[in-house]
Amino acid sequence: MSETAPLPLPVARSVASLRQTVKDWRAAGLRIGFVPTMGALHAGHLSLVEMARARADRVVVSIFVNPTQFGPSEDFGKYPRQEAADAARLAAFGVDVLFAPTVAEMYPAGASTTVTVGLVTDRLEGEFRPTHFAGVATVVAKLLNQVRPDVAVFGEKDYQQLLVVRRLVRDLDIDTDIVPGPTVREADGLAMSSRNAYLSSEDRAIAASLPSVLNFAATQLRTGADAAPLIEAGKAELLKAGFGAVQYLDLADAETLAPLAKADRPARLLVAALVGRTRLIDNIAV
Ligand SMILES: Nc1ncnc2c1ncn2[C@@H]1O[C@H](COP(=O)(O)OP(=O)(O)OP(=O)(O)O)[C@@H](O)[C@H]1O
Ligand SMILES: CC(C)(CO)[C@@H](O)C(=O)[O-]
Ligand code: BAL
Repeated sequence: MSETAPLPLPVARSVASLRQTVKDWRAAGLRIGFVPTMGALHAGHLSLVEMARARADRVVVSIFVNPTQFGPSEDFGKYPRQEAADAARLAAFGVDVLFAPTVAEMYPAGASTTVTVGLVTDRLEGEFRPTHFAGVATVVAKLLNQVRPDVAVFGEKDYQQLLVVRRLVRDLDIDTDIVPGPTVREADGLAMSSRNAYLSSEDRAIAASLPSVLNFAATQLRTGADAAPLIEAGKAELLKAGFGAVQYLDLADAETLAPLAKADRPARLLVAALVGRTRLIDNIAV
């Protein structure tokens, strides 16, 4: 199918047409589920769609590569865009409407409001992508206002983002249940991600060490081991495997993301590392 062929499911390009559709559903007493994405869909996204479908009568998926969450030297320009293929997969998964606005529709001239979430954004992704979460929080606040879903599903692969969205919804009294979706992985454990498409076959082989290192360290941490030596060993292992840099490998409180010396409460082990020019993130419950 070419990019210009009609898409196999209803597509809303404007906030007004999306709102009309959703308004009709709401008037009919239907429950609405929502899965926001940046497209280049894989089985991880589709698992979120299935979760939304199980919790709602109608499902909206958005595809919007949000410029405001990319830093100036990041990959906004080359981020994969494949709307026709994505639409075919969403139609096959029973999605009721695709919301695919343009940048001008989402950020019309004069738009000047930014949503910033404190505390949980301070470290980890917030340190290495300092403008990222303001972009995410702003666009997620807009999307939730546009769709007004009863339930929205966000992946645990972007664990800090999930916590940011939960905080945003609580702090702004947004009437949507935020449901976490477990990370879907490739056969060798690598977390599915649209950015995996950037990996050469050599980098792809190196990337497989990321989940192995997380799993090994998490197993030790669950026995009460100190985090510091495991983190140093894990970083060394990733560099030995061929990663060019490890931005962080960190044990954090599962709710606040405050650093932990031991997993003496619900905790998360989170990592960001560069293989070639590709930045990968992953995390695991401890
Ligand atoms: N492997 C996965 N399993 C479950 N959910 C996922 C997975 N990968 C992404 N998601 C979730 O899908 C939603 C949309 O994410 P996004 O479109 O950025 O995909 P992505 O594959 O994470 O892309 P990127 O490579 O940009 O990080 C987010 O809630 C994200 O957490
Ligand atoms: C939540 C999101 C769609 C906001 O642009 C994005 O950060 C993503 O795909 O995870
Ligand atoms: N999946 C998170 C979106 C981003 O990296 O910008």
